[in-house]
Amino acid sequence: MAVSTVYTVLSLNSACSISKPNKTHLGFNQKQLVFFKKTTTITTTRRATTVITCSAGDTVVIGLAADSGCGKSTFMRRLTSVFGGAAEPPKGGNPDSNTLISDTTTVICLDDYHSLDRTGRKEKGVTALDPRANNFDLMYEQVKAIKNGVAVEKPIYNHVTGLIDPPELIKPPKIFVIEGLHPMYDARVRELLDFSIYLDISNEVKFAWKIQRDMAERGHSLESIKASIEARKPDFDAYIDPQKQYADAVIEVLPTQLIPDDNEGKVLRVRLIMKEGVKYFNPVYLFDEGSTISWIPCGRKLTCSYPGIKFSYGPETYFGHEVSVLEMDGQFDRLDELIYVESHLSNISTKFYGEVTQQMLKHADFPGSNNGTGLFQTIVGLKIRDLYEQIVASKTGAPLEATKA
Ligand SMILES: Nc1ncnc2c1ncn2[C@@H]1O[C@H](COP(=O)(O)OP(=O)(O)OP(=O)(O)O)[C@@H](O)[C@H]1O
Ligand SMILES: O=C(CO)[C@H](O)[C@H](O)COP(=O)(O)O
Repeated sequence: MAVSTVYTVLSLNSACSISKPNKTHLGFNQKQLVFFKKTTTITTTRRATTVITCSAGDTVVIGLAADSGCGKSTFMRRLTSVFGGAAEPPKGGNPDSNTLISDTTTVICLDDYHSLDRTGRKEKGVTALDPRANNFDLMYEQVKAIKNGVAVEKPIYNHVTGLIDPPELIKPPKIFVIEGLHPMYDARVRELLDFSIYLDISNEVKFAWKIQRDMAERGHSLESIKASIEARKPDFDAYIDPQKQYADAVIEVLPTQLIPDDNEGKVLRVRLIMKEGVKYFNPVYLFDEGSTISWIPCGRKLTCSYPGIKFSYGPETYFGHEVSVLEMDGQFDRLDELIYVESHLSNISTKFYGEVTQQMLKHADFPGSNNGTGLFQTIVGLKIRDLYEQIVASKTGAPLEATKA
């Protein structure tokens, strides 16, 4: 006897084919909800077994968490560049869309899941960082749908008006990046991520960057910048910062240790913290995997002016996890000489000698291109490409094109 289970269907996308009986007998409402695995067996009272085969579910999902103004957009530009092609807002859509689409990647901003608009937050006295101002149920349903190859109608939070605009259609890409305040906050969303990154910008540096952007470029006063950072801090500490414990890679940005008592925030010490044991992710290393290394590369092959450059590498523990940490303190004088540093790094997932240097030179005008922020963002971009290629190869059984390093 057939089991009487009611399944509902949100979207039978083109990647799914119905083996039997024919489509007309399915009797599901397109707007109802179920997400198919590769092969879903549906048993209904009306008919015998119906098998739906989907090639859906090949989207790789990447989470990028950071506070506002901490370099997410810059990182995304570096990442999409690794895959080639330009990332643009959806064509013919809302001009205030926060989404960026390229051939390979779709980057959505999780601000689009704000459940309270600017006025609503003001009335309720909550910040956008507060989970109560965000719709995690919808975020989970939609990220899950995309991962399973099903297009969604995602809301848009309009940063110009502060209102929630009518939704935009997001189709499943090869790589789906969810960037914003809370990609790893909700355990259900976290589970959907194939790889996660946290940009951990120390307060001193965040303040220096905010001043640079909001004071120099947006005309805000020093007092208002200080006040805005202070107002966000309790919720940042409560809801955003704790996500770093879940990240597979953390890029930590700190003031330099090369200049005693530096408070300018111009020279940076940047640490790339890479979790061990993450599937499809082999941490980068310097000279000798697992050893503890300190390296000052300034000399015949690398030009360094004051205060110089210092690299460190070694194993550490981070929130109870074993990690490898690669650190760069200082900044490059000549980007073309970066090839010297690149040639001493291993597991960087390049496809040809000098690819990191080439990427850095290509975007020399991006913030952080002369220091560890740009270098490590570029390397993480290459690692994501590698991870994506490994996941695809594991699904199709196709041999992987070899990476050089
Ligand atoms: N690596 C860096 N080095 C120096 N300054 C940086 C760096 N990354 C970002 N900034 C500064 O921070 C500003 C914000 O960067 P970006 O737009 O990438 O951040 P964001 O997290 O996407 O911001 P928002 O969420 O507010 O849109 C830049 O205009 C620049 O002033
Ligand atoms: O933390 C933020 C993430 O970008 C913003 O402050 C939040 O999205 C609210 O935006 P707005 O200030 O434009 O209303």
